[in-house]
Amino acid sequence: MPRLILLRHGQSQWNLENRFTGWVDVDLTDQGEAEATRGGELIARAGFKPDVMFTSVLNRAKRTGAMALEAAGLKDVPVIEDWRLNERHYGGLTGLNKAETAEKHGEEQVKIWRRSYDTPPPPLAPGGEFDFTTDPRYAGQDIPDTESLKITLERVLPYWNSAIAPRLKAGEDVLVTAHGNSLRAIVKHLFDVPDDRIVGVEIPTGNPLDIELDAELKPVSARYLDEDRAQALPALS
Ligand SMILES: O=C(O)[C@@H](CO)OP(=O)(O)O
Repeated sequence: MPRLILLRHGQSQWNLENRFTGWVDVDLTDQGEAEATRGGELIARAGFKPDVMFTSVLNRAKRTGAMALEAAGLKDVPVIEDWRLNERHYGGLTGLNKAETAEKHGEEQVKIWRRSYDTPPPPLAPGGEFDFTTDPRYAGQDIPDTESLKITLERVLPYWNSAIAPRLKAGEDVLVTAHGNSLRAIVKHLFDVPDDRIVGVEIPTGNPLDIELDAELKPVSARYLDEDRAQALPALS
């Protein structure tokens, strides 16, 4: 049975500072690095040896994956990067403090921007501090200027279907290191979570989510390897 581990990056500087991050390339904090290493140790203890690791192009995910593989004694695992595993693009909220934004626009509005399935934040104005259109990592790509979770899923899923699912269907084991919302999109797809229920799914930083899949890539079992930092998972259908 193919085995998939989803690993959200360890705590980032802007997780710590409570800022909307999205595509900004902030690094891990010391705690985030420790979470990545511990994630790798738990992966080794669980006997997981991935054939391939997929990661977003953002450093916090790449570094988490590299540190986890190193801690697991799996430094030689091939790594494939793709921007379609990036965090959800936070549009015009990018860089703002979440608490200050709630004071300005109200808790309810911020909750809608953060966790509603299909209401995107306002778009990112071009030419500002966080203009990703000139970043060479996205050259030639039609990149968004804001994303809801739905829009995130619509760019994660084609990548899942074309690049990741075929490896699992071929019987390989796969590690994906990515972000709170790109991983929520994958979880929504795999566990068939209804649009109005995905709001309740939170993925902790640096805690490997170990999923056994059947031949059709339906989850047969799922558990967080660090039980003390686990969050509720959607029911298996
Ligand atoms: O800021 C972000 O990019 C994400 C992940 O840290 O935050 P949220 O919890 O609002 O999805």
